Amino acid sequence: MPANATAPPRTDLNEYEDYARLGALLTLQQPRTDAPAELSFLVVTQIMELYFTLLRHEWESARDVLTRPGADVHRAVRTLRRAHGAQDALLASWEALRTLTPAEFDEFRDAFGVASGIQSYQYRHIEFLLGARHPRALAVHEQTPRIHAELAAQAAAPSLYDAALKLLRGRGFAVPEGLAERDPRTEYQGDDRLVAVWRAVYCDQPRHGDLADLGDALFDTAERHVRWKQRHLLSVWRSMGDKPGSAGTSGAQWLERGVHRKYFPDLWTVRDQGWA
Ligand code: HEM
Ligand SMILES: N[C@@H](CC(=O)c1ccccc1NC=O)C(=O)O
Repeated sequence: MPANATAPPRTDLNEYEDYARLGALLTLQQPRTDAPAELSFLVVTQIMELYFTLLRHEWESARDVLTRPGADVHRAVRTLRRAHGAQDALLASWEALRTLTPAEFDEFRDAFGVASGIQSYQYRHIEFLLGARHPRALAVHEQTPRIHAELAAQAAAPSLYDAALKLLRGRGFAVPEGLAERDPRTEYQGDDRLVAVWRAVYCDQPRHGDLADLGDALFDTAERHVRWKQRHLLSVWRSMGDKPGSAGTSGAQWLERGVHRKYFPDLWTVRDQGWA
């Protein structure tokens, strides 16, 4: 330090702690029991919620980029690819729960009562961005009007795929206006005309390479999400077998119905026949 410099003022906070807001963050890991495995369950839940925050941010940003006139498709694809890294890390987070036995889980399961991941509004928002719009998703939040209202607004906003439909129409593909301007509150079920559009994109990649990249990035996003759901189901089978869930569902059997879902259905259907 130069002789004439004054020493920095003494403070309780170092710069790293300040930037990462550790003062707030590290007060939040408070298990409700003394069960040794509860901290891992709580921390993994919090970590996953943080990744949900990140995915919401990236996917909303990709969607908004795609919706702008003269969309920078490359930028949206880069954003989706960055989010793939977050999805991979989110998936790997299940590893920290891989040894949780039913006996260990039972030691703290009563402590959270009817709390359940089904109430995760960030997860629901993510599903909305992926195009899932099941009315039951909102019904879970009827007792909590603040959450219900926020989710209802998100359920009325376009999904990533809605943005892609608009983009494809803007680029001159035969996307019917009724699809490009559809009401986002209803679930898009897939449409043969869009399957034909994606086939045209994939068949002429020298001309439509950016759109083919977008199709691949969206497919990879969907596939990673399905893998998260599959790992969740395996964790449920491992840690609680086929007992009913804390939210009152049948548990693993209820979750099993959702793990085969094909988000962005046209991108899966176009694979039935493939392309040259
Ligand atoms: C071993 C650990 C876990 C078990 C045994 C478990 C169990 C369950 C069960 C049985 C359900 C069905 C709903 C119910 O009746 O409660 C459920 C739903 C759900 N869980 Fe978990 N869970 C575990 C960990 C996690 C973690 C770490 C997360 C991440 C935040 C999570 C997020 C969710 C979500 C989002 C749902 C709703 C899924 C949907 O609506 O399709 N779960 N969980
Ligand atoms: N549905 C789980 C519990 C559960 O998922 C949960 C409960 C409280 C806090 C976090 C949870 N898990 C994932 O979010 C169960 O039936 O035990």
